[in-house]
Amino acid sequence: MLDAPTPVLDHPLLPPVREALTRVDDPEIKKPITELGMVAAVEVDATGQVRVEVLLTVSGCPMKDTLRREVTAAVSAVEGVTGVRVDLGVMSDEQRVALREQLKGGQTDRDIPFAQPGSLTKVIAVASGKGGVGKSSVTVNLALALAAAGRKVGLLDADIYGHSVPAMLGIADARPTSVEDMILPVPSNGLKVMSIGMLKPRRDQVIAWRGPILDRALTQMLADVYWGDLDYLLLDLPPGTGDVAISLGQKLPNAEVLVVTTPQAAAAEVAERAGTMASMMNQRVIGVVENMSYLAVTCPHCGEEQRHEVFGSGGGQDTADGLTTRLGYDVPLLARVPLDPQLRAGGDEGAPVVTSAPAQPSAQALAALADGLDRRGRGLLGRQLGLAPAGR
Ligand SMILES: Nc1ncnc2c1ncn2[C@@H]1O[C@H](COP(=O)(O)OP(=O)(O)OP(=O)(O)O)[C@@H](O)[C@H]1O
Repeated sequence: MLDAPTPVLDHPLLPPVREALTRVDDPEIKKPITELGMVAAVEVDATGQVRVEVLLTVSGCPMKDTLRREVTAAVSAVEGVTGVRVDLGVMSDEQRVALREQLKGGQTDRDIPFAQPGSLTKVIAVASGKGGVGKSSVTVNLALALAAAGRKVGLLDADIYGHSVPAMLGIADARPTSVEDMILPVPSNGLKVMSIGMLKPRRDQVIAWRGPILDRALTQMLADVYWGDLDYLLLDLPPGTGDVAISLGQKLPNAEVLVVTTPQAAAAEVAERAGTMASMMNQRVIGVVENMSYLAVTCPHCGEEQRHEVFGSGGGQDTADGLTTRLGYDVPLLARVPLDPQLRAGGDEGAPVVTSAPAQPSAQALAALADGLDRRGRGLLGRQLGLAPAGR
């Protein structure tokens, strides 16, 4: 660690160092630290050693090591700088209130930014009729594939029964930082993540998410979380047609719904019900994803791929057809995702398959789904998605 330098006023390195700091984003808020009032001091001594004082939003901020590293890297890259020392401080209450006001920008407390008429964020709620069909796996991988394509993606885990999204991303014990009453989503793999499970003080705590508590939690996750500008907000809904689906339907009537099912006829029937419920809440059902469609096995003798339809066949198409008939508009089958032990392992290990094993057919099916949705989202509304359901 360098000794505190004796600052030279008007040192010629001050402007380029300040400029370099404008390129350091707060890892949680994703805006330059210079714009957030987080740079309290910049000093340069006669030998070119720099001291930067950075104010954290809260003491014990989980991102402080990242910030220190990024500030050091940015300042070190300035020509003429011989050393960097980063001192971390903490914002005062007044500074935190000012930051909160700045981020909220005139928005009143209970406003949900995604429900405002001018919102450019596409909200996609992922629903299923029953549990265990792979809804969370689809949501997480879809979010990552969209982020890999350069989109700004928020991921909200509203599954009160499972809340498995954080574990799938390897952040099961992460808790969001709060600036006053504003919650900063947890950054992970290029996503901004918030889970209903993160509102509990401890991971293993049991809460009966019902009635007013549930409604307050959902409002908190939509209105009190600083999501910033997002291209997509993906929501992992609990399975079925319960309180959360209704509550979110009221809060986000402009959300679009993606229904996940398996090839089983019984699953298709309940999936259709989940889609119908979304439609009753005025949400548009944009398509169906059939997960666990088949297991691809390479024949040891002839080398050919054989597809075993472990859970039967046709459920995805039946759900799509059923919803098309019921809702009176085209609800296409958008993807068939094969059974894949690597998809399962990726979820268990916090390394989802689209990023950890992108060549896997399951990862490719999910990436193609993301691509199709994204092309549609960029103004090709009404045109064919160009998604060739795998295996058809
Ligand atoms: N295509 C697949 N191939 C292999 N395993 C899969 C596949 N899809 C999901 N799984 C595994 O099935 C289990 C259930 O998946 P997941 O948690 O995504 O389902 P879910 O529908 O969100 O369930 P719930 O709503 O009950 O939380 C997980 O262990 C997951 O890794």
